[in-house]
Amino acid sequence: MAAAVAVAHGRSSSAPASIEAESGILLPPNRFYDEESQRISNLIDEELRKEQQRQREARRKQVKVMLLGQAESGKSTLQKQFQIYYASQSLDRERPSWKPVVHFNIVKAVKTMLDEIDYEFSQTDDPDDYDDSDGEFSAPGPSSRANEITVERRRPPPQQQLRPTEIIRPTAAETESLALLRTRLLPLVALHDSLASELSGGVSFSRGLTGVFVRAGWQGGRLRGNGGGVAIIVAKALDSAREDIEALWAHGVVRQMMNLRKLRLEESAPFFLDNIARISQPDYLPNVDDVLNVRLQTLGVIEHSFPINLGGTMYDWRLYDVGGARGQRHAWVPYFEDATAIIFLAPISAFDQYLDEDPRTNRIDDSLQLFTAICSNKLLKKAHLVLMLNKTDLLKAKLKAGIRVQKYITSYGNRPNKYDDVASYFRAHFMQVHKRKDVSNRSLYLHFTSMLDIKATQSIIVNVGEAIIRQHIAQTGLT
Ligand SMILES: Nc1nc2c(ncn2[C@@H]2O[C@H](COP(=O)(O)OP(=O)(O)OP(=O)(O)O)[C@@H](O)[C@H]2O)c(=O)[nH]1
Ligand SMILES: [Mg+2]
Repeated sequence: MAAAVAVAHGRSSSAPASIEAESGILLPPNRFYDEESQRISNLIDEELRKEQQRQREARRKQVKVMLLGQAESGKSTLQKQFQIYYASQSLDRERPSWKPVVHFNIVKAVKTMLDEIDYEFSQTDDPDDYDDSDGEFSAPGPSSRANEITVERRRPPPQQQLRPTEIIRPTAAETESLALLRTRLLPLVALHDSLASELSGGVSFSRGLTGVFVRAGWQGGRLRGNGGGVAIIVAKALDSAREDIEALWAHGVVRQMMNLRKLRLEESAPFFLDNIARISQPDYLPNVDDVLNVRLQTLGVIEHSFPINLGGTMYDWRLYDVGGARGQRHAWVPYFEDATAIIFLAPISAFDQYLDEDPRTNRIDDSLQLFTAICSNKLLKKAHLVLMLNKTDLLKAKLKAGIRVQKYITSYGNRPNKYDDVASYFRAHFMQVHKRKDVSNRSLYLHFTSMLDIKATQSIIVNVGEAIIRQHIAQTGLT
């Protein structure tokens, strides 16, 4: 008891003049107490030293990897691929939470189809009716920056945009069947906003954020199972609407609009609509492909942790998945100084797309600007740099469908509109940015990826993971 009092009064080697016992009486200095207090003091110092050592070791075994890139570049999809490889059980446990999110993806697709059909047939065929003053192609003239890519920003004149044969003229029967489908699907579509709000946990929407977005830990929240009240109503509504959704998706007018690229659905919408019969079943549980295809915007920075074993040593692998929209990027900076590695994702299929948050900026152009900022950021100078040119499957599909790169990226010129040429062209531009702007002459590890392809992505993940850990070992001297 007395020793405890002595320790509490300081671990000094000089003997106290007197020691106050718990009872409040004063005891004379005692040699036994001095030695005992010194011994305990030494033990505590030793423990502190060991604890500090343990913390240092843990920090050295901690590998912090940031996933960066614009919105929809595939960061969260890559995070899910890491989870499939290193923590498949946790993804399995989360599957029920994804059900209302998959359902939301379908409700949104149905709403978009009906809205765009409305828009399409409320337009006249008169070219003068096109508004050139606003919208995604509106800023006239090309842009040219460090990345030296030139993008087409002007909306093509309507007569070039739509050849006469491309004007859709539905038959009376088609118009009638569409009107009927619309009436029958309205109750489902009416649930869109309340489901979005329920899934987003009541967070209000801000510029650049549309649809549903999530913060850290949402899978463990109240959406576990069938979700909240609205999610249950939506599941029932989907079950009843299955045939109408199938009919709408297969409708001649929708097919024509898809072929003519007049229907701007989210990229994963066709996958979910093709699978509506399975997904609308009452006992539906999302599978791994469903989870990978889901579109859910990330808000802020979400940390995911997996233990990774390399050569018998366990590493604490921390992935930071960030929101990529412009309004979200300021939140990345506090994580930079500690980052072991950056995996930068650039969707190279996006040459014909523009930012949701700034419809004047071509997505490839934005990716190149963002990559320039990352390469030249001094806070990141020690971070290992990996570049993933993603969505190669979609790039192939667009080129196969005859979409010309030159129409959107004027500097592409007359090069062949073939996958190998286009992929090399974009790779050269990203490598050029790295060569010119990198703060510390780092190596750049570059991969072409198609993030929905589990087999191909898993082998890349293993390579990238090992390369990052090995470089970390080299830097920290850890063995
Ligand atoms: N076809 C195809 N789709 C992909 C690929 N990578 C991602 N996607 C899809 O693209 C959509 C957007 O992917 P996310 O991973 O949510 O994008 P993100 O970068 O996390 O976006 P934010 O969270 O908004 O910053 C999802 O529907 C994915 O399924 C790919 O390589 N090919
Ligand atoms: Mg995300």
